[in-house]
This record gives sequence, C-alpha cells and structure tokens, in this order.
Amino acid sequence: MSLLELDDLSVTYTIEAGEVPAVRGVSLTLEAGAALGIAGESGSGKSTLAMALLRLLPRGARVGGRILLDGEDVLTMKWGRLRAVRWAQASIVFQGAQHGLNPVHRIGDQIAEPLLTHGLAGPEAARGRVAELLRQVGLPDWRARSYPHELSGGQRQRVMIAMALACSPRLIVADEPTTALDVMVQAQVLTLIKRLVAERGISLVMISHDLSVLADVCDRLAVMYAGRVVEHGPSREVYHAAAHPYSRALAAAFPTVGDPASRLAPKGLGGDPPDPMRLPGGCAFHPRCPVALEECSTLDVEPRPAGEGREAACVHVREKEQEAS
Ligand SMILES: Nc1ncnc2c1ncn2[C@@H]1O[C@H](COP(=O)(O)OP(=O)(O)OP(=O)(O)O)[C@@H](O)[C@H]1O
Repeated sequence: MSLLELDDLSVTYTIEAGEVPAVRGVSLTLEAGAALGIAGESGSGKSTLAMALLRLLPRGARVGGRILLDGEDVLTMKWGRLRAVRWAQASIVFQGAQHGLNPVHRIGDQIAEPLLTHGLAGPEAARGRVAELLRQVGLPDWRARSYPHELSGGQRQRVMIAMALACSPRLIVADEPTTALDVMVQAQVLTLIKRLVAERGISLVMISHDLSVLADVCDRLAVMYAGRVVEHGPSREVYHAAAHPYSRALAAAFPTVGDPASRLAPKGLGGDPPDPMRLPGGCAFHPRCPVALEECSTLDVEPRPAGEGREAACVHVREKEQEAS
C-alpha cells in the first residue's frame, strides 16, 4: 500500500464571480520514504493541493475524490483523528515561513508546542527534544530562546522544518520551502531537506514552480497546469526529457538549481496561464503550446503511458507510441 494516494482529487473555490476549479481530477501516489515534487506556474493549483492534503483549505472550498494517507481517507476523518494526524503523521512547511511562526513566542516554545499538545513529551523532555531538533536543522541550542524576528529568513525556514519534524511524522508537505530565500541559503536548506529525507526515511511532497529544484530533491515529479497533472514520472526523465510540451517549457525555464531567474515567470513560455474560471476548450495548454494541433482545441486527452512509470496528457504522446509500434 502506498503511503499517500490521491484519487481523482478536485478542489473548487466559490467566489462572488463564480466557481474556481483550482484542482481538477488529480490522481497520484507516493511510496513510503519517497519524495514527490509538484511543479507548475503560479495559479496552477499546487498550494491548493498541498493544503487539501492536510484538510487546511479555507471554508467554502469544495473537495472531491479521496486522499488516502496510510489507507485512511483524510477527507472523511473525524476532527479529533485529523488533529492527531496533522502533526504526528504528516506536517507541512509553508512558503517563506511567514504563516507558520508566531512573532510573540520564543522559537523553542513553538517547536515544543506540538510535543506537549499531543502528550508526546513532558516539559523537561520537550526541552531536550527541542535542542536536538535545532541541532538537526543546523541551529545552535540557544536559538530556542530567540524570537522569530531575531532570525534570518533561512534560519526561520530551518525552524519551520524543525517544527515539522517535531512529532517524527511519516510525511512532510513542503510548499515552496526555499522560494523566499537567496540562492546560497536556498541551496543549504535544500541540502538539509534531502539529508533528512534520506536519513530518516521520511516521505516528502515538495511544491515548487522551479522544476530544477524539484528534480534535485525528488524521485518523482508531477507537473500541474490549470489544476491538472499533465505529466508525472521519474524526476530525471520528466526534467531532462519531458513528454509534455508544458513540462519541456518549464524545464527549459529553470535550467539549473537555484538559478536567480527561477524567481521570474518561465522564460520561453509565451502568454499567461489561463484564468481557471475561463479555461480554454480542449487541452487547457493549447493556446500557448508550440506544437498544438487543430484537435487540441477540442480534445482534452487523459494522461496516457509515456514510458516506464510515466504518463503525460498530450496527443503527441499517442503519436510517438504509434510510430514506435
Ligand atoms: N481562497 C481562495 N479563494 C478563491 N480562489 C482561490 C483561493 N485560493 C486560491 N485560489 C485560486 O485557485 C487557483 C490555484 O491557486 P493556488 O494558490 O493553488 O496555485 P499555486 O500553483 O499554488 O500558485 P502560487 O505558486 O502562486 O502559490 C488560482 O486561480 C487562485 O486564484
């Protein structure tokens, strides 16, 4: 059984102007100890998907499908069970650490909080565990007494990772964990994440618009466009020899890990992502696709096999297979 299984997941927000289909029919799996990267431009639905995994979506977001964590559906879990799962089984690291840290509480108290709340440690043991966690993320023990504003962005992100590790979860969801950091610090935090995943056998879902960062850390990649996964498969193949024209454009936009240009919108990819409330007919990518055929404006193909353990939702994939046979 996979540690995490998304089965036809969809998320729709309702706003005054109408319905926003932010995630549309996503099916993905993650094996225990593996790392899955989710890539896509701004607005493709990555954060919505990350929030859905731990049922952290705002009220009014409608969620369909199933999210099985160790066989249990997160979407139908009772509240008490969900609270326990959120820290002890799966935890989340947000972008830029701006959501996660409380400015008026010391770092050590914030890391200790889930341990105390879930009865995993008494005050004395929690202090020891905090010191250990700080060391694991490369910070000295005395930082436990600091307030968030006394730390740099990279140090705050390390604290967020320590918090996520506190209850020894099996899964960490990291939403753009290094985007707000400068290139050097970004590389250090990525190295830390890779080490923790490898050493502790933690499973990781990492979200980024930068395919090079994900390819560096993750075993498998899923590329999202307009709420759909358009390609998924082993990182090397998706990054170096993408089957979907959108993944190719995204890979070309971020050629190296930590490229400063990766903060910018993908270059070489003309136009803007579509407004989810006004998705074009057929394949949502067709108006920007350099290899679109006439049929792409009416035909939205399902993901199809594009090699070993790999799928892509593009008419050209079928053509390649037919040529090969
Ligand atoms: N609370 C909300 N209410 C209404 N629409 C929302 C809400 N949150 C996100 N959306 C919309 O859902 C779509 C997906 O947004 P989401 O934040 O998941 O994308 P993303 O790929 O994570 O983008 P970014 O990289 O900019 O964070 C966007 O069109 C966005 O405007």
